[in-house]
Amino acid sequence: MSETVRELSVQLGDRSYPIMIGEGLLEARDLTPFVTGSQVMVVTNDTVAPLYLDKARGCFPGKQVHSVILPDGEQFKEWQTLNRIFDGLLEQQHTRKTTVVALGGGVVGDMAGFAAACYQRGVPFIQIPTTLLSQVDSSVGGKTGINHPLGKNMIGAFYQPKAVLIDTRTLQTLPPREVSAGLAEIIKYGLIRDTGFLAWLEDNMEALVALQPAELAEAIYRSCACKAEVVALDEREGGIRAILNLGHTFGHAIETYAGYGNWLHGEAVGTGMLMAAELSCLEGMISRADCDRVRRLVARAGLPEKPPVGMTADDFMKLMAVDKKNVDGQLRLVLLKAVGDAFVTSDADPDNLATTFSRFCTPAA
Ligand SMILES: NC(=O)c1ccc[n+]([C@@H]2O[C@H](COP(=O)([O-])OP(=O)(O)OC[C@H]3O[C@@H](n4cnc5c(N)ncnc54)[C@H](O)[C@@H]3O)[C@@H](O)[C@H]2O)c1
Ligand SMILES: O=C(O)C(=O)C[C@@H](O)[C@H](O)[C@H](O)COP(=O)(O)O
Ligand SMILES: [Zn+2]
Repeated sequence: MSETVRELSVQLGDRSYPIMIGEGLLEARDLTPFVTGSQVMVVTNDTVAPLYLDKARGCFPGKQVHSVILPDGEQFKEWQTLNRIFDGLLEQQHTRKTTVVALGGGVVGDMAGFAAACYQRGVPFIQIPTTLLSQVDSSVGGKTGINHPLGKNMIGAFYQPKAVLIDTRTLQTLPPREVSAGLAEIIKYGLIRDTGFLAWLEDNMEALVALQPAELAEAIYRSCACKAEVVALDEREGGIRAILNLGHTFGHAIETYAGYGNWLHGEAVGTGMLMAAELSCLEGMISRADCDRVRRLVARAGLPEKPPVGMTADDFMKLMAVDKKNVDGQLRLVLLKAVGDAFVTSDADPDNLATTFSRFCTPAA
């Protein structure tokens, strides 16, 4: 294991929890201090299990460790697959004292967390994220849930983990497309709240794409610090937490339109952030140069810059109408007052929104 283990905390009173970040942590950390009972249920998938399940078991010496291995993919973030977690817990006679462990990317994390929130009305859970996206975003903050054919993450619960263990070495097996997807959420933090981080990303993007360990560790730490701060301010998204949704109103529409799994969440968020930046520019808040700056960074991360061919303004409007941020049928969007300063508004000019769609949507041939 590397010498450096960096630790952050999500400050939520008696539900506060640590985020431990380091290379090789899966082989080095005893997580039993975060487990109250004698049983552990590791939830993972059929891609991650052969790579990391044995190592994860090693984090719980002296405990009885079972596992549920789910099929891999965003299309399985739904009821029937969720139910396999409950089947596993009941078949192995897990009790209220059991600890659920999410081992994998955001799909596994969101489902395992939701299962933990529901099983016997709530059992403790631990996040061991293994994708870049899950290490910088989904493992922190307690949003859990599943998709519905009509909308992303429509069924779920706020339910915080007891601890988050980030082993940055797991990223060395991640496919490049998944690395890019994670970079989208990392860029998001710079855009919403941290211009210093954004400038650092501009200096280090190629190192991140190439999975350079020191740069990765720094990006993960700074992203988690930003998310932990926002979540501590507003756990249940009554206000400021919604800025973490930059690019997601457009992005979730893209994911639903494309069919879950065809566009990665991070890819859709990358394009969604470009659309949000364009609209912010048309609204007179950021300059055209700022917009180009965002576009260049998203492109360097290897992310798509346009929605799927054939997706129309109408498609967007229908799908965005079910966004969770909407109030009384009014669309609410996260825009940029300035680079590094996001806010939520229901006042975007419909003409500017229409112009944004006309600049981004490509008609089917
Ligand atoms: N709860 C939140 O706050 C939050 C935040 C952001 C995203 N999300 C959700 O997270 C999901 C996306 O997460 P994701 O990007 O991690 O996708 P994912 O969970 O689908 O993982 C991506 C792929 O990488 C594989 N994988 C995981 N770890 C690996 C490793 N170390 N080596 C090789 N392959 C590995 C997975 O099996 C999968 O095929 C979406 O459902 C999104 O809605 C939730
Ligand atoms: O933690 C949050 O809050 C976020 O919005 C983080 C997002 O990156 C994430 O994709 C989240 O799942 C979106 O939440 P939703 O409430 O829009 O479904
Ligand atoms: Zn997201």
